[in-house]
Amino acid sequence: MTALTLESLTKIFPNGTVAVDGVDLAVADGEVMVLLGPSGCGKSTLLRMIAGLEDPTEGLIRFDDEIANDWSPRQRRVAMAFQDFALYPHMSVRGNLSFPLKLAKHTPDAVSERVADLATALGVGDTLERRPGQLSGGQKQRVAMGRAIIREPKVFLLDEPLSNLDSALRAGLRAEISTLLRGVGVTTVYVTHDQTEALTMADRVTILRDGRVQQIGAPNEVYRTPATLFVAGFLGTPRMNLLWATVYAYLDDRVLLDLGRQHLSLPWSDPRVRDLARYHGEEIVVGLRAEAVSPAAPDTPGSLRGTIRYVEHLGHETIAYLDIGARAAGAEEQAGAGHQAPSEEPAGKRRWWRRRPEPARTEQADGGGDGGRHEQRVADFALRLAPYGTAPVGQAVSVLPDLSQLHVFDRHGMRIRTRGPGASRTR
Ligand SMILES: Nc1ncnc2c1ncn2[C@@H]1O[C@H](COP(=O)(O)OP(=O)(O)OP(=O)(O)O)[C@@H](O)[C@H]1O
Repeated sequence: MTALTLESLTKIFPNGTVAVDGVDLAVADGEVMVLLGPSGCGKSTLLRMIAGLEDPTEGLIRFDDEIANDWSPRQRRVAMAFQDFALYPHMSVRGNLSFPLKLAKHTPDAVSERVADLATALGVGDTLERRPGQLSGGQKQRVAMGRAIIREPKVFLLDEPLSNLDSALRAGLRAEISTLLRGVGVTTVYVTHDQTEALTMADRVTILRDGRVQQIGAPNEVYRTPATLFVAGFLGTPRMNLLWATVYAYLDDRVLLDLGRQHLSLPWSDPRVRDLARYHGEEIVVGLRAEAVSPAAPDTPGSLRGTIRYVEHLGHETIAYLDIGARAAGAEEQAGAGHQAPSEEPAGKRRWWRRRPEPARTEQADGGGDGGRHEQRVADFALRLAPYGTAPVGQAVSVLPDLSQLHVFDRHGMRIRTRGPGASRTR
């Protein structure tokens, strides 16, 4: 068992790309840590530095208490599995699984016992005599992971191991790998850009953006209390409704969050208003997930009115997107417009954010001529409806937000710490 610690780990490539930027991370013994983030955020580079395949520009890598920066990949005793299966095609499954143990000069009895145990755990016990060409994609990936893990590495590194599989196989394997990792108890760092994979498999998730850590936490913590606007928009489907609002504090009465045509109102008795009142006259971003809003009768107190712009039927539910006259926030955050946005990304991996059926409309906003905003994207406000509910485009609807589930971020995209409902525990 090994704990892994990264201290101020940085990688600057010779061409000047800052791929990893001062990452501090502690992975406990036996913990499954998932690195999650959009394409180009530095996940693979971080993993390769842990493996010893890439030298850090700065910072320390510790295995337990020992500094491992100068250790060779072999000395680190890490095992890696990638998205391509990389099995020996001329060897049977048994041969593939046995190979690392034979190299390590284990006795034949020990080899066959370990191979049989692991093959059963991986659900490939009945394929031991087959060649890789006679296996399904899922079976190949299980064998590839088995071959990586069979020598009981100190640290197990997985780089998008499921991304080449179709979605049904991925879902099945997710659960199996998760069980396997916990069964063997090896400290694991798992890279993915798939949030479902991250949230279902991780003990903790590290969310990266532009080489920097945005948040580290248990899956429910990062989902319920996103530390930044980026994390809020990155996690969850449909994406969290993120809207610009101007704060108006009316002493001893309420705080009003002005969305443009409508507003949200928090009474003075709400413990959050003291923290929000400090932003009087300023713009902040408010966030409401689709599960925090429900359809309401017209003119219900506290409700927002909107018209349906478009509808997505997803089978188990229908998502209606409303125009409530508010301005969308966070889109530029999600597009990765940071200090070092990558210029090129691999085809097919780039657009992890939701595609819109038509270009978002823009409208003139206040502040023209004085350095203020000129054009702002109109927010598509997501609302969950019953499966195949009738929701004609253009129909007027009212929605009631559950303000106990309101998220608030400052202009710089950092969560505003508030007391009371939704109280944050940020970095
Ligand atoms: N050898 C290299 N030389 C220069 N830049 C590199 C090199 N390898 C990676 N990069 C850049 O470093 C950044 C991080 O790349 P990395 O592969 O770690 O990202 P990632 O999060 O794993 O992306 P993906 O999910 O697409 O695999 C990117 O901007 C990438 O273009």
